[in-house]
Amino acid sequence: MGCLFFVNSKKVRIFDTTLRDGEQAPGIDLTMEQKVRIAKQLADLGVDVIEAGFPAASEGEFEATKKILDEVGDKVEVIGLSRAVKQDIDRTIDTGIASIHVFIATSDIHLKYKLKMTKEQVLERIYESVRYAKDHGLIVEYSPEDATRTDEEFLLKAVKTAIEAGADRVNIPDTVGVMHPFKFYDLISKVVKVADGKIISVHCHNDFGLATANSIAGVMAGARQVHVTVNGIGERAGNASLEEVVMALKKLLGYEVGVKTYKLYETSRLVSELTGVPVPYFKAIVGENAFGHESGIHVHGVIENPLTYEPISPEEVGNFRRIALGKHSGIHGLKKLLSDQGIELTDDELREVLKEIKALAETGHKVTVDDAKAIAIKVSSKKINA
Ligand SMILES: CC(=O)SCCNC(=O)CCNC(=O)[C@H](O)C(C)(C)COP(=O)(O)OP(=O)(O)OC[C@H]1O[C@@H](n2cnc3c(N)ncnc32)[C@H](O)[C@@H]1OP(=O)(O)O
Ligand SMILES: CC(C)C(=O)C(=O)O
Repeated sequence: MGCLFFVNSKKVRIFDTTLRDGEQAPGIDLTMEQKVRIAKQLADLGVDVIEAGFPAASEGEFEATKKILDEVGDKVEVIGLSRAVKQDIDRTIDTGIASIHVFIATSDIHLKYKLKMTKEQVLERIYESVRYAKDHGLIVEYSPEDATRTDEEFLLKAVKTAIEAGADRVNIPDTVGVMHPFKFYDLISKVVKVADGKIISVHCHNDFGLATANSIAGVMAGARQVHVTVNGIGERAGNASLEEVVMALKKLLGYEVGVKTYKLYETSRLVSELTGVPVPYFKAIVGENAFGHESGIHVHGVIENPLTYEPISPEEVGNFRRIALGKHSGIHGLKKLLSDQGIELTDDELREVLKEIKALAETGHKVTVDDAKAIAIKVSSKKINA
């Protein structure tokens, strides 16, 4: 089934940073083997770019980047993050990688308290670093860290400087997640205007729960690449979630993305298992309850036509429909569940079974299909013995 609404469909690149920004989250330290397993899954999923890590950070990061490059570099663009310092760029080049993601902050607060650099010095550093990487034959993506808290005029200067230096793409990070969709749309529109046709990317954090919405707004404003992580893992409240961004772009806005969406659920589970970070029950697209139904009116609708209460099919993302029994159940759902177990009851018997199920659920008991079967057999045999 195609897009739910028609909009101009254009290709949007999916830049996965699960193995870099995702792994930066406190408590997530993946082994090389684990990183390679996830990288293979991401390549199989069909993302356009895998940010493998930060090669200058440690020996392990360096080796893991190299290993990922060996394993999937022929299928997908593998990129490494680097500060705008020669030693980091050299270390990244030493991995044999073809793409580098160079970043340096542009906001007043980062210049004053972290970098202790002037705006002029930062502009110089942007030019030097991007130029140096380009002179070594790399594809270069530049990020003005903390872009969304940067003085707009200076941000546009930084973007233009990177492009003058030869940057192939410019990524606009909402580093501490302070954007809302309308404001981000306006900002990205201005950046696209000065980008001289280069791809503009967006990298959104979820501090106010707006990372996915802001990412979509960025694409609507002209960005054609989105940084995402599986399950939305990442610094603090995380990043824009790959599964949410991909499905929203495809199904709500009609953009083309190369991701095999039916592999989203399995990818989510793999990352959850290896990082040890559980997927929230109510998580959009890949949560256990994303296609779960109990209330009678919903179950009845879903039985007749799943589109009554499911905007997309679970199969489209590799997830599963779950019909549960409880205090909110209705007769249509109960009839279907029992019929699937080979038990056919009259409406009166079904009503009696349903009444007992609701009473059982009211005690706090999680009602199972086996409970329903036992009650149904009791009710039907009572009638037979009557
Ligand atoms: C928004 C983000 O996610 S940014 C990416 C964050 N990721 C990481 O930090 C990856 C893991 N980091 C590391 O392993 C280490 O921080 C390293 C190897 C990068 C640097 O380690 P250290 O030398 O111990 O420095 P430390 O991390 O304490 O401080 C960062 C230094 O880099 C400088 N710096 C930070 N960002 C940048 C940048 N983009 N370009 C240039 N210099 C930078 C800081 O000003 C500070 O410089 P100083 O040492 O001269 O004061
Ligand atoms: C390095 C950049 C892109 C980043 O992770 C951020 O600013 O959030």
